[in-house]
Amino acid sequence: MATNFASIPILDFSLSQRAETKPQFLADLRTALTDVGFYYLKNHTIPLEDIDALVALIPDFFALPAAEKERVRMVHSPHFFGYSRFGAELTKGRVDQREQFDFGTSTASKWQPGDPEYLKLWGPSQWPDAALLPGFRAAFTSYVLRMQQLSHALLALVAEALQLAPDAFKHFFEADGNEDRAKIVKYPVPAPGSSDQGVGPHFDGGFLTLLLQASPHRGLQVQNRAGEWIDAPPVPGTFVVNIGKALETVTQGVAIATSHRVLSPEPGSTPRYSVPFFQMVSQSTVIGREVLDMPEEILKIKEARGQVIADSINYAEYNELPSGLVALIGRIKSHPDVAERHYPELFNKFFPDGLPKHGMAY
Ligand SMILES: O=C(O)CCC(=O)C(=O)O
Ligand SMILES: [Fe+2]
Repeated sequence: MATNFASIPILDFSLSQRAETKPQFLADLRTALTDVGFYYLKNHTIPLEDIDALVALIPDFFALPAAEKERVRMVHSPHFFGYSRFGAELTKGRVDQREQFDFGTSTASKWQPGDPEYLKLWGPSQWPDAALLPGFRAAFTSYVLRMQQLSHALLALVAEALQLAPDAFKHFFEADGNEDRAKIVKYPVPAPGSSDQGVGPHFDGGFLTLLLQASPHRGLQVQNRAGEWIDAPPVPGTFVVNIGKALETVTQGVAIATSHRVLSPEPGSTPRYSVPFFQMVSQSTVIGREVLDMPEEILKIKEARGQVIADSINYAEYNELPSGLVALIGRIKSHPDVAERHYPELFNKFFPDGLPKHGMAY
């Protein structure tokens, strides 16, 4: 096995659908999970013409009149769904140079008085007026539900690749259900001399992330164990799949979450677009208490691989806090303006000096 990856493997989903080719798929998946934490998935279940139709709608969303984007701003949503203006988001305290629209799989809220506050994360999305953006809501609602299905099919394959029962992860979604989240992101060309942090280095928090790179730009980079940034350029017809910290934790670090970042488009280029989908687990589950027994043979792969970059400070909370609270804390740190309005106590705890001064229009 390679001890340090220099490129991201491409896996062919159709091989997993035939008995004679499935073992090859599982072997390739095992290497991707244990050595890289990222892979491209080709020949997946989502028709490419549907993806093309969806991608065509993305610039139209960002071109909506300012008043309409304002109407669906995330600051109106205790679920952290909706539109975030350019420069409104932080990664580890630094401003990300991106504009985005967050949405999810649920159509109703769940929180009732007396429930833990983190259940407020679960709720409906805010959608732009259908008269201004015909087909947008239908296309992205259908997309997120299809991605949910695909993510569960992929998770069953992860279990098999790690020699666990195909339903080994099922209970992580059963305690109180789950709401998966997605977003549409625009990375504009930065003004001369300004930061090129599209999104800063980070780990994803949940189980699997399925990313659609929705324009031909490079910019996504993945960090290998030597600390080098490896390009993950768009490959037509694929999703990029990566492991989140929750899945890393429950597999005893066998499947690795890998740090990644996005660099802004080059000067003179055009905006980059992407659509990440985040598979979340039941909000009441304390991930650190649900670590799975892993087969000896699989643990040996982890030993042979050696040390991974373990900058997991943000996710140490997994050991004692419900996953919904970990997710809420992450959202609060990334979107302080939303937190100030909807979660004043937690806002004061994380931002005792008030809103960070980084030029965020509020
Ligand atoms: O836009 C991308 O390509 C990746 C975004 C990402 O890593 C994230 O939002 O977690
Ligand atoms: Fe990410």
